[in-house]
Amino acid sequence: MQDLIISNLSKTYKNGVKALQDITLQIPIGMYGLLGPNGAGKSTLMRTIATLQTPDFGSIQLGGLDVLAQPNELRKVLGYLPQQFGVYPALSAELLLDHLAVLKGIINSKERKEIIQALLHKVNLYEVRKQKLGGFSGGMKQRFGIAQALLNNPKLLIVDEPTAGLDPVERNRFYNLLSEVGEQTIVILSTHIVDDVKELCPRMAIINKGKVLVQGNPLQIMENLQGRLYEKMIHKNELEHYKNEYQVISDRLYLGNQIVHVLSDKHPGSGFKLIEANLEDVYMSQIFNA
Ligand SMILES: Nc1ncnc2c1ncn2[C@@H]1O[C@H](COP(=O)(O)OP(=O)(O)OP(=O)(O)O)[C@@H](O)[C@H]1O
Repeated sequence: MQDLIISNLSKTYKNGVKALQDITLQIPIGMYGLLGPNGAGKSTLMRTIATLQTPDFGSIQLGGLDVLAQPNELRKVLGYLPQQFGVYPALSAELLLDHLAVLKGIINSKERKEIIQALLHKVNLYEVRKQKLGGFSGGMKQRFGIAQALLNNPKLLIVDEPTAGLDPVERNRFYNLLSEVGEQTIVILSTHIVDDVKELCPRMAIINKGKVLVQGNPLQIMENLQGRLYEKMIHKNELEHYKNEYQVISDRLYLGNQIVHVLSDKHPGSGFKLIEANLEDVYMSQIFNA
């Protein structure tokens, strides 16, 4: 299967917000992390790829498919889990999957049953398949969301901030499931949780204000900051001064003091120690410089 190729995608909403500004990305099979702060344009990009809205300019290709010109063809090979995914609370998981499968065109009942049983096992909901969705936990609902997105065995799976509100155990379980899907499928995962991308995605992009700030392999991207990142513990009253004097890319409270990370080509002075950059630093430095 070929990559998803997004070229020069732009979108300005009627209120003048430039949600996408000349976005160009190449996304291969596997997990692809789309990182960005609130309002960066992640959902707009995902909805555009999912053919739920149209851009002003640009193109999207999936293999030989011109996605914008052939939205119905794309939908046949697309799985989508939107940020807000509602379920019918009175229906059981099995029954709702059955309805959704019919809507997706799986009309042969034997085939439908087989697909649904296999998916319920895959997302670990087989034991609770007869229970009403209204009683499901957040994590169970999200796993149900993935099951419905996989009904048509998609080539492209889009999941928009899927782990909001999940506890660490459920988040882990959910990501294991996504990684498994990512072995054969293009999986685009949007999130603002930097660690999720670092651990799961061999490729990623950081976007902000509708623009791609950086893209590539997380380890290689982190490499670019090595030898230029320094840390110092300061008194919290000193923060303003350090922000004026140095390129402070992040600051956090630590036991009543403040720890700052500073980007500098040469040693910034006493008390600073050189540290290894992590993806959070990359993210903060990109957002800082944007
Ligand atoms: N239908 C719309 N009409 C006007 N402006 C919009 C619309 N949808 C989104 N926007 C604006 O476009 C920008 C990008 O929004 P988008 O929802 O794509 O960002 P996001 O990265 O998904 O954010 P979040 O992480 O908060 O979900 C924001 O400034 C948002 O307010």
